[in-house]
Amino acid sequence: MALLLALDQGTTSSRAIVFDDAGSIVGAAQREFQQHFPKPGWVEHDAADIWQAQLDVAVEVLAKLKLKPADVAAIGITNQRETTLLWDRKTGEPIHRAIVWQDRRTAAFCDQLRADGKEDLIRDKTGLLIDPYFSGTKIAWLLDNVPGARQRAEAGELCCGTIDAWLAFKLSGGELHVTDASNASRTLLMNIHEGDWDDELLTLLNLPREILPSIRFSSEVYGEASSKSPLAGLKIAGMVGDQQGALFGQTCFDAGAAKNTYGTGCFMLMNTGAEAVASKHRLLSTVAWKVDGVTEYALEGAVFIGGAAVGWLRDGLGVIKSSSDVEALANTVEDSGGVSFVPAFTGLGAPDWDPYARGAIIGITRGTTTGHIARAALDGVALQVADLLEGMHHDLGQALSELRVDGGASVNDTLLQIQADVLQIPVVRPKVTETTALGAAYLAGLAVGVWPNRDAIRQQWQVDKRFAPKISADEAASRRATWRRAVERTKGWAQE
Ligand SMILES: Nc1ncnc2c1ncn2[C@@H]1O[C@H](COP(=O)(O)OP(=O)(O)O)[C@@H](O)[C@H]1O
Ligand SMILES: O=P(O)(O)OC[C@H](O)CO
Repeated sequence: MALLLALDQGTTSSRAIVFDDAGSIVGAAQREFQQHFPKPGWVEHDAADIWQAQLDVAVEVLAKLKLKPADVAAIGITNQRETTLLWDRKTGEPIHRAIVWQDRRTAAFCDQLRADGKEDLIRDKTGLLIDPYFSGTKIAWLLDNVPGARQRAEAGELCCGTIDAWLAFKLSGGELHVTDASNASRTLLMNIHEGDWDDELLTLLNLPREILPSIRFSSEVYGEASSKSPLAGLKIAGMVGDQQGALFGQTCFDAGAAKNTYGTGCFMLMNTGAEAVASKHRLLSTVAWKVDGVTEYALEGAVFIGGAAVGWLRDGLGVIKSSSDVEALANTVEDSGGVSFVPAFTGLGAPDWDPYARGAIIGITRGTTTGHIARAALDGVALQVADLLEGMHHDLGQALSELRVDGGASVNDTLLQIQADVLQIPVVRPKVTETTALGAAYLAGLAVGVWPNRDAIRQQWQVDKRFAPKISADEAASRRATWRRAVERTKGWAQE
């Protein structure tokens, strides 16, 4: 029996999961790490913390299972996307904390790019919109704001990368400076049709090419863990952005197959095959993966706050002790009692794309309880996802028959029932909800011959539970209309 080690570096925690060749979880370890919010709308991670947490959980899971590195066929890395850092090529020291995907500090720079008429150029080449979400403007901010960074970058002393590149660099003891096509497609710097960094975009953002990693396939042997590492000798054979990883782990291999992941944010991706579909509804066109030299694409809707709304009920409002308590609290009431909760804590992603929107709880009356607010939080997550699916339906000219779901918050049956209700299609949860990690394990396993091809993987996907809509189409439409009224009220709030 072959084993694979997936390193899943998420926004709130680092996980290491060992899978067997049947795609089942053999063991897992997880560690949360600190979030830094230095100013309103800013979000940072300490890259050294991320690396340490990731290494610790990898060592922990192997120890728990009494495995040596030689017992594992390969490592697959999957990661929170867009989050970017710069580090010293020789010492491996980061020059600043990583700027997280949710961070809004480059909103004014994005406004300027838009005012300069760069939207079409960027959309045509990258499949993305102009938004602080993507890495490019974050890198420019680091080069312009960390003393000496630009000179060091131009002298070739610095490496830049998203978290996949950082983990590969650290794991290999500084040997590898690589990223994969799915991660590169989130930077605003890659031409997704040509598969390479784009000089016109680099000039536009004033970024030197030398700092960037080389763009590799999502499934290939890039190198191995350094001889000094506790994982010494383990092959690094898969790299993929976490949302694309989940699409792969859900075995959405054919055009038209889609999934939604409920983690910190919510990300709905639909495989569009060998063609990048240009969205007319403010969705993103992105690389799903590059395997055996072939690039496949996805249409994506990104919602910035999903499970994090529940995290805020726990850490910000203090009305629950752990995220899983939200379900019991939300079930103390029949419905949200007229309350809408728009969790635009870090602006709005698709389809509204407003970095200046901020969260709102609206419709509160004297009868409102914490139960109503918890319920409204779950509604808010599901209603954002409904906005994404509507855009996809319009772009593709056809409706999905069901939606596969996964991620940390997908254990919540109440959330998934609300989701099926507002979507008016069945929502299906697989047995393995750690599909992000599973996708990375699959990609690594394909590279080292654990499976001959995707068909050998396809039949491993199994249903855990199916949620069918329980409300009428009229009621769903009415809930969605109320939701849109609430969303409109949050827009532009933080704009000076
Ligand atoms: N039972 C639950 N109901 C709703 N949300 C939950 C539940 N359990 C966890 N969450 C939320 O899911 C998120 C964690 O999911 P995870 O997939 O680990 O996220 P990430 O990969 O972004 O770190 C957190 O924001 C947490 O608040
Ligand atoms: O950490 P997650 O799982 O919410 O994923 C974050 C996304 O990759 C951001 O684009």
